[in-house]
Amino acid sequence: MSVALNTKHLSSFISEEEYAAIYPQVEAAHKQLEAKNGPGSDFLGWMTLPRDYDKEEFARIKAAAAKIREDSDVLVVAGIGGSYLGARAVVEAVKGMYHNELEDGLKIYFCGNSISPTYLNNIISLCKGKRFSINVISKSGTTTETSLAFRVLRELLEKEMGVEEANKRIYATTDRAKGTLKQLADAQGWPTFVVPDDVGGRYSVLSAVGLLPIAAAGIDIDALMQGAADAMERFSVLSPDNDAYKYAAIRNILYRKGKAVEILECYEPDFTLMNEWYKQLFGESEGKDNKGLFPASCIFSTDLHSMGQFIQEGARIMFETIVDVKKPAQDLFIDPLEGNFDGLNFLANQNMSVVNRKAMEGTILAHTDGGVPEVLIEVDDLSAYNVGYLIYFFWRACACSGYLLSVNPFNQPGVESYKKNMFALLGKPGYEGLTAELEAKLK
Ligand SMILES: O=P(O)(O)OC[C@H]1O[C@](O)(CO)[C@@H](O)[C@@H]1O
Repeated sequence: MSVALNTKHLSSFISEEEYAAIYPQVEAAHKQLEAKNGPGSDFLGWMTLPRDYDKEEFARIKAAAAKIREDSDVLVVAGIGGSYLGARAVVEAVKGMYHNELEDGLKIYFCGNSISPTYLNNIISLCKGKRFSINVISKSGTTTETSLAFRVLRELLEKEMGVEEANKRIYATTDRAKGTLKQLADAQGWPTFVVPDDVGGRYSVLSAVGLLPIAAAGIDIDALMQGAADAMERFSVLSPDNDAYKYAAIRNILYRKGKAVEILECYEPDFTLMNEWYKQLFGESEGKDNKGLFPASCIFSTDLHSMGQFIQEGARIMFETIVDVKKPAQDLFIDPLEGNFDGLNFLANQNMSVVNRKAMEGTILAHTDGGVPEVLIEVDDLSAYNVGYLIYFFWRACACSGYLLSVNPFNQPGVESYKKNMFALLGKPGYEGLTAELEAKLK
């Protein structure tokens, strides 16, 4: 099985009775999802997306990706949140975080994910003088971070290549019919791709939102979708053995016992952006109505040297979910050193992955002794197929977990508050009433 939940370290934290007690709630959550009658049921398009995706658009995505790889040195992807994280997460998990530095051919950079002028200036420097294309991604078509970065980069593209050529190098992924970006794209004749109406941003990585940058990176998107489709078949079935539902149940059992923080961990640095993707998925889905598990993340053993002390002995508020990648993309044999000057010959004559695994096993035992519940999600490797599989596993788990928490896992009303204040402070028309009040608070 390419993804499997391993609960063997949980026996002192969760009893069989507790699993049995929460199961009727899992059953109810499953029925709500399948009947599409729970909160947020307008946004359940992800449930069957790996099977029911638009095949004609999928072919257009592949053709656009091939064109970009052919006519560009750089693809700059502008987007934020769900319109950013999934694409970058898959690209880095499958190809490695240094793919731009290590491979010839197309470089992929992401922007529009902050309002930092330093960051955007660096992206401009990476594009200047190069044959570049832009994929602007925004479901709403109005997100400030994305729109601002896109405005600047489009101007650069038009200046460097002329308006006509620029229009052939801008790819817009947005709503099917509405929004500023869609209007602009139609007016300029840019190729457009669709964020389906019934798929929310954090569930959109397997739509054109993620697929175009992922395909442009040279990743096999058929394999990615097949992994997700196979996971869909497996995790859409109600059963105590459904690992996605069991993981959702574990999260809620632990949450109800005061474990309000989940730390997603991996011993592969290439998983860093997958951690970020998971944080948006679960954070936006569950953090509402004064409830929710706080999704945190670590890369180990790196963060054992920063967060390890807290996890071992600090406030007992967390549990750890370890994504255990069984086979690294590459291994390294450790040769013995004559004289053993660094004292490391006890590590020699084996692959470095063995050392990494022992670090993981030792840490799990230490943290369990420290009172931290440990959940394992085992994945064979970070191939496109298995990453697709893992994505669907987390989707299904998140939806179920949100219903177990009695929240609407498919909205994000809280995100508007910062936007409202920022617009008022910047003097955006329509927000005048709030400006003076906020400025007085800042004095
Ligand atoms: O695709 P859009 O509309 O630019 O939104 C980007 C992100 O912003 C949010 O709407 C939050 O502001 C996320 O839910 C979403 O993923």
